[in-house]
Amino acid sequence: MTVSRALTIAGSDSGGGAGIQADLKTFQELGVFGMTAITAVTAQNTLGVQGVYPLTLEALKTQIDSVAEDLSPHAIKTGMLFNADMIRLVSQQIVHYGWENIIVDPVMVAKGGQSLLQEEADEALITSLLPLAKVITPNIPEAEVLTGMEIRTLDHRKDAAKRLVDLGAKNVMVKGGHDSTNDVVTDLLYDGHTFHLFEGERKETKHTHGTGCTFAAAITAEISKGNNVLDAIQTAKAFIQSAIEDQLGFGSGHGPTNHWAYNKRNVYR
Ligand SMILES: Nc1ncnc2c1ncn2[C@@H]1O[C@H](COP(=O)(O)OP(=O)(O)O)[C@@H](O)[C@H]1O
Ligand SMILES: Cc1ncc(COP(=O)(O)OP(=O)(O)O)c(N)n1
Repeated sequence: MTVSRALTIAGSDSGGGAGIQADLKTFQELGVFGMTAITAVTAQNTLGVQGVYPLTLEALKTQIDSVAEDLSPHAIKTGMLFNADMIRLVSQQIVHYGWENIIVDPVMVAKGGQSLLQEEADEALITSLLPLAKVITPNIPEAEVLTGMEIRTLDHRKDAAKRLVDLGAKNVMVKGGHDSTNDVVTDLLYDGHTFHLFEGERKETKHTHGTGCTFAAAITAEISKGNNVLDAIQTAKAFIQSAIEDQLGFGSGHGPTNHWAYNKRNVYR
């Protein structure tokens, strides 16, 4: 039996709701062995980010080498990459190891508004990492930064997705959580030929810390099992929908999503 294995290259969220913590919880719930290469340690809670402490490039490279040389991940997710040097290093490592199942969650700003990516790093994301992505999962603000476009309608999202494919991404998922204009949340996937819509009922809640991380981690887990992109996203959509709907409901700010919900685990006393 092959144990599906996924590597997340991302930041640590002390609050447990986003970053590698969300990724590992999601991998585990989907039956995938999760491994990590940490880019930065952050002090966070549901109220925001209180501190960001990047690791050295050597520390990041050595973590990736350690996993690559013994544990052979089937899929790799990138999350918070902090600066251009880290983005270029991760891109070089992906090419060096010949990895193709790359899911890029272009983390730029935390839900509370704190920056998680240094400004000059956008260019490195576009030129170095985006062309290596099997799937990239920007939210609407991230897609605006990556394309330089204003995104207010679904047609704008389609144009942005096409632009990102032109820049080299194989599949582009422009998520719809930030479009609060109606009671259905629509995510748009463009595979270079066809647009696919993934809809879910909008849950009126503030407890959405780590939704993007969790969604991208679920896609990564499913692709690590050998599933195609469309099937992986179908499962990931169901995973994040249940994680938001069956909310845990703690923390004074943006609380974490419920990573147990998809498997309908009763975790309450
Ligand atoms: N209030 C909500 N109700 C239901 N689904 C949501 C809600 N907010 C976000 N989602 C879903 O969570 C995922 C993350 O979306 P989004 O919030 O746009 O990205 P990010 O978390 O990176 O800002 C998407 O699948 C989106 O449809
Ligand atoms: C370490 C770390 N990585 C990513 C995030 C982003 O999480 P969040 O602020 O909830 O935004 P989305 O995941 O919903 O895009 C973070 N806060 N910390």
